[in-house]
Amino acid sequence: MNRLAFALPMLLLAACATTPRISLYEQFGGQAGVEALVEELLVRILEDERINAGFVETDLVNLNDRLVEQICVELGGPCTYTGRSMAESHAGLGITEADFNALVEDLQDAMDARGIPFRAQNQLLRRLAPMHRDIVSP
Ligand code: HEM
Repeated sequence: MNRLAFALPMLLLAACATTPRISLYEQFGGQAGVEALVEELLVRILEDERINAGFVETDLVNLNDRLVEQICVELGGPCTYTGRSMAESHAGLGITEADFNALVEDLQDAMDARGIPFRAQNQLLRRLAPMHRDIVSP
């Protein structure tokens, strides 16, 4: 009995030590993974005829860099977002509910293409969802 009382916690400890928890940021492949994901996303946005007209005047290098920072932050990665607020950067663009859903679909396709686990995909989407109110025009 005594031996069992000792062995069980040791087994549990060993199990914990050998199954490290992988952070959300790591599930996206860290910095290189986030950069590759944003590239996949921008390619899809620019090919998406539902929304690409809205990006003809956009500085795409800036958009790429700000999205990398922002997604890194939302995934809990070691980054700082240096861009404008979502309200400020989307004000007056007349973005509709359908536009927003189209971009989310492009992001889902991009995450599928990167092989991001489904649960991890949903965690990122959940973190981006509250931005909806600042992005979609009233
Ligand atoms: C969760 C959804 C979205 C996120 C996280 C997001 C994020 C961003 C970020 C980080 C920037 C750069 C801000 C800066 O330059 O300081 C930006 C700019 C921009 N976004 Fe979004 N965005 C989202 C949805 C959308 C949608 C649905 C559209 C239109 C279909 C859109 C169109 C634009 C445009 C055109 C710009 C450039 C604005 C400018 O150059 O002044 N965004 N977005």
